[in-house]
Amino acid sequence: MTEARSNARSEPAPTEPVAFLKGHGTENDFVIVPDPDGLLDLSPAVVARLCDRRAGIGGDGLLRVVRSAAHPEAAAQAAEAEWFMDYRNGDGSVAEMCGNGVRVFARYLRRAGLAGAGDLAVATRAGVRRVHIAKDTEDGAPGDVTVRMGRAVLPGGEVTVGAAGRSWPALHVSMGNPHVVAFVDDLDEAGDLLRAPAVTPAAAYPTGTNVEFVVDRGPRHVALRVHERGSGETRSCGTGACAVMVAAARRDGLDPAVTGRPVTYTVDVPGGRLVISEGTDGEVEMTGPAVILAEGFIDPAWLAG
Ligand SMILES: N[C@@H](CCC[C@H](N)C(=O)O)C(=O)O
Repeated sequence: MTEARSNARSEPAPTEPVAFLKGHGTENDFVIVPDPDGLLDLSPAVVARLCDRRAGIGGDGLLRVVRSAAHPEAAAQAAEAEWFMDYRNGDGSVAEMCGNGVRVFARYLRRAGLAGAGDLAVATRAGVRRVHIAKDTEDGAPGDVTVRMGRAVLPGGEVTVGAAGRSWPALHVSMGNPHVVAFVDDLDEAGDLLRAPAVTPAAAYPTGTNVEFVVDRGPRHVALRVHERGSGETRSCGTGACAVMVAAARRDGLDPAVTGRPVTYTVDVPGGRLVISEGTDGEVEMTGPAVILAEGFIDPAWLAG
């Protein structure tokens, strides 16, 4: 797993309540912590406590909202993107990118008045991601969010995934963070996914990997289950769904760079549906919902505890 880091500066523990929000994208859920000036010391242990579903707020991960200029890992992106998504997994570890998270992050920026009308840019550890928020629907539901997710990288090589006493050949796909995609006959074959599937060769994933199990649902329509590095099985993974879309397209003999035609797949996840396209330039675009459902304050004594 990516080495866990907290904010580089050591700040005194807050004495005032700390604002948070709760959101999700296709039921991949996040604690959102606005920290514009990067003053909070969100150590891995604190993040894990906040994401704890019994003793904390609960979430698959945490999105800290920091001004890019205020964060050493994002300062170089500040000219392009004012805000940095400091994403952490539920166990407190750092990851390069979170596809569902970036949609929720953009929804937060717009809702908080931190981003104006029109498309916006979000800095991430995997680079700047451009986001379009569709207008609310006629019945007042928030419009879907589309993210330009960058290009998938398929390094090749033989990979095997093992779970529940079975094993499958798999494909390594990087979406800025690592994914291993295995096509199976039935999603139940992966078992309870209470533990991370075994991936061989393990040495190819020194910081761990996310693993997706995939079945076909129809033409250009697949469904997945995912075991996320640092979070366990989740109801959705945006980068994972993009990795799956590209793996399915290659398996189906579709490569927009070769055919000259973009390709679109519907990707069902346990928590909903994502629509994902790959363009002739290799850019992967993901569209899906982003919901903010609650906000409140964290007791500073609990945070310090
Ligand atoms: N759920 C996210 C991915 C979060 C990071 C992942 N667990 C990792 O460690 O790479 C998504 O929606 O992409």
